[in-house]
Amino acid sequence: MATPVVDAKYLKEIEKARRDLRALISTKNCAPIMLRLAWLDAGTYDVKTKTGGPNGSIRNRKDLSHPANTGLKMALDLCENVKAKHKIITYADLYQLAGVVAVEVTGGPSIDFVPGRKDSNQPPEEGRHPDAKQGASHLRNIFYRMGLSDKDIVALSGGHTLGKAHRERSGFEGPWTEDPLKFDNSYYVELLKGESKGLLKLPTDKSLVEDPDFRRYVERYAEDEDAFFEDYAASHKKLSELGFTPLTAEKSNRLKSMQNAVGVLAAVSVAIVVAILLKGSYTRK
Ligand code: HEM
Repeated sequence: MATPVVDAKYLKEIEKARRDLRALISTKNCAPIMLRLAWLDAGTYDVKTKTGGPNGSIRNRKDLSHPANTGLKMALDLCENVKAKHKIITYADLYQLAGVVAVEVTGGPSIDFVPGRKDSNQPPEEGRHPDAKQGASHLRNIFYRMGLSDKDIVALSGGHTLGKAHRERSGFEGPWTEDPLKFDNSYYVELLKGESKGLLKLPTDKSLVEDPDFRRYVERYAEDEDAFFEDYAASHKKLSELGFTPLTAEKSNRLKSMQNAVGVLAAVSVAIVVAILLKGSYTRK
């Protein structure tokens, strides 16, 4: 599918969609599932083959039915309401914008958002999705494949400060923190406390305190929320831009002129063909 042309009109639509998403996410209390949607659309990237990544392909039925994505249909449907009002915005941009807004409206850091992602309908290869039943080496396999680091793994896992697991979706149950609609550093505080009644720790979460290289970040973020917010915002931006090179205004304008030129060329070709056909029909009379 075509790369969107990020001109003044597109940017204006992004700002309008951002406002709509803020209102939607606050009224429906759906920040957690919007963040999960943004993560799972982006988290299929493979840095070697430069495939997958934040490209909207999660809306493809095959990818959506992957066990790691169970429950996300609800988030896609909510985004569809926003898409209907801002048709020129790609799904890929919309899902990532929803993730950024989800963090912001729940009290988390502001994350820089650059639009221009291209949509794809191609589901990712099997084996790209995360499995919560595994440990540190699985986390590294998944995140290193995307070109991300240990610091990114621990900072991004802080996304579990929001929301909860649902038995019918993942087999796990419960929130990670006491206030699952507030984005803060309590996920790390709870990790260091160990088991707490009513709170969840997935095997992948537990591995963050068991692995010494991960643990030093957990300790830093539990102690210093500002440090967490700073690293989280940087890692989230990286995740949301995997495989995506933002177009400069100049390149975007050139692309727009090219697309316009192709449109004009197509119209001229049709006109020529029609003229030839008409001429043929007159000369035969
Ligand atoms: C390999 C790493 C990860 C694994 C294995 C994992 C696994 C899971 C699982 C099993 C659930 C529960 C789903 C349900 O039952 O509803 C969940 C929920 C969630 N995940 Fe993750 N996750 C990972 C990384 C991340 C990252 C990087 C983010 C965001 C940056 C994130 C954000 C969320 C959120 C916000 C929820 C709550 C959704 C809700 O309340 O509906 N996860 N995750």
